[in-house]
Amino acid sequence: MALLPVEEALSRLLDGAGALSPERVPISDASGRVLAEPVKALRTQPPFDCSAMDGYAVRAMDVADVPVKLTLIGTAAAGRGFNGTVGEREAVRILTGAPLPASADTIIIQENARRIDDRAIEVLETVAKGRHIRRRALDFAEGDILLEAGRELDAGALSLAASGNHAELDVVSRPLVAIIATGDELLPPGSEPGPDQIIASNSYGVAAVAASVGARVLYLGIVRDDAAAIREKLAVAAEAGADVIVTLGGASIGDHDLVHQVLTGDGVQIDFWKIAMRPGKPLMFGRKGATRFMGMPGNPVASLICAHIFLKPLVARLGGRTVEHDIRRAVLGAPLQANDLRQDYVRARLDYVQADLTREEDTTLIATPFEVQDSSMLRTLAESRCLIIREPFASAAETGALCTVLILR
Ligand SMILES: Nc1nc2c(c(=O)[nH]1)N[C@H]1C(S)=C(S)[C@@H](COP(=O)(O)OP(=O)(O)OC[C@H]3O[C@@H](n4cnc5c(N)ncnc54)[C@H](O)[C@@H]3O)O[C@H]1N2
Ligand code: MOO
Repeated sequence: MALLPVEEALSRLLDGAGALSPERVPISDASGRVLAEPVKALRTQPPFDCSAMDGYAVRAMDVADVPVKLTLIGTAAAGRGFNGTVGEREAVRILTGAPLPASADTIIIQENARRIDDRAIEVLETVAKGRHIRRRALDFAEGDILLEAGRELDAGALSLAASGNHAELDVVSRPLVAIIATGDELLPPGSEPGPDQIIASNSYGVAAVAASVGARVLYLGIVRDDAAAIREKLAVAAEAGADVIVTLGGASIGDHDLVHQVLTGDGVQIDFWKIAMRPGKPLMFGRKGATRFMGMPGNPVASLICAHIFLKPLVARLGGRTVEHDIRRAVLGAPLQANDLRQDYVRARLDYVQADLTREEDTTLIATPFEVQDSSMLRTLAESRCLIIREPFASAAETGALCTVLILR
């Protein structure tokens, strides 16, 4: 049976996936969120010419020849300006951020003046006119576009939005990803497994991949291999408003692999099932209304690689983000056999070798595949720093041959 190529599966899965509706949140809750609308400055910053240093506000013409004695006529502090005007041979004590008093045009930093007493200073060093003054609107002016829609609110963006006087921001809603593990053999971590039981591990890694691109995760635990029980959990996920419902296991063709049957019975339009990928062949994708369903294989490594390759870009799109995998060229640290019809994602170590220590651009990546690639082995996945991507029918490759890697960490 012909299997759907990975690229085509991905493009079908992402088809029509755009940013979810916006919501307004307090700026204190907006860290890491994605702007749904541009942010415009509601004010000008700085709103007035002000001092960039602690010192004295003067007229440049009065300090052209130094030393010179000036009369101290008052103080300007941040939040409390000086109302008078600076006249001939006069100075105002000024602190960083304070508005520049009328007629003053230059700041003498206090290190370059000597305080004679409360009423006078002696300026010791002359300075160019306009020195140490921050002009009105140096940072931005009211009405300026400060941030574009689609910008992730990182530290700089958040402080800028706050400075622009926004207490709330319109951000893209975070996609809700519901995760349902299926299998009679599964118990949650921390249980005492019976002789035929194992611990359900996949939900946590899949959730971590989704959360890394901004998803909210709804853990819906474990359901038995029972159509009614699976149907019930899917209904809980839909009721909660999940944008993406992920099932784990039961995706293959065994007698207990019920997910396809339940989804189609529930009116989910299956877009594809089974793709040319290893691990991850039984991946299933469907839609019902705006809800997307991913039936992931139960093998732990298969589910996590499906999450990286498919769930991550989908969640990113729904959350208004663009995510590019970190794909690089590397050389093989061990040989690989010829590939079959499935695109292979081979777990590998990654070493950075810099032949000439003075030339960082000469760094070579060496990707060494783990010898055993069974898709149940989480330990090698956790130890992997990259996945070597092998095209379908790639011929055997020797140590030292070029390869393509997807960086995991
Ligand atoms: N005759 C065939 N058999 C299988 C095929 C096939 O094409 N023909 N495909 C194989 C491939 S590839 C995979 S991957 C698996 C996936 O099958 P399922 O999605 O139906 O997964 P299960 O049978 O439910 O489980 C597989 C394996 O993974 C363990 N598992 C399941 N869920 C979890 C979980 N949440 N946490 C940890 N481990 C989990 C489960 O105990 C099984 O050992 O099918 C092959 N078979
Ligand atoms: O997806 Mo399965 O893990 O290829 O073995």
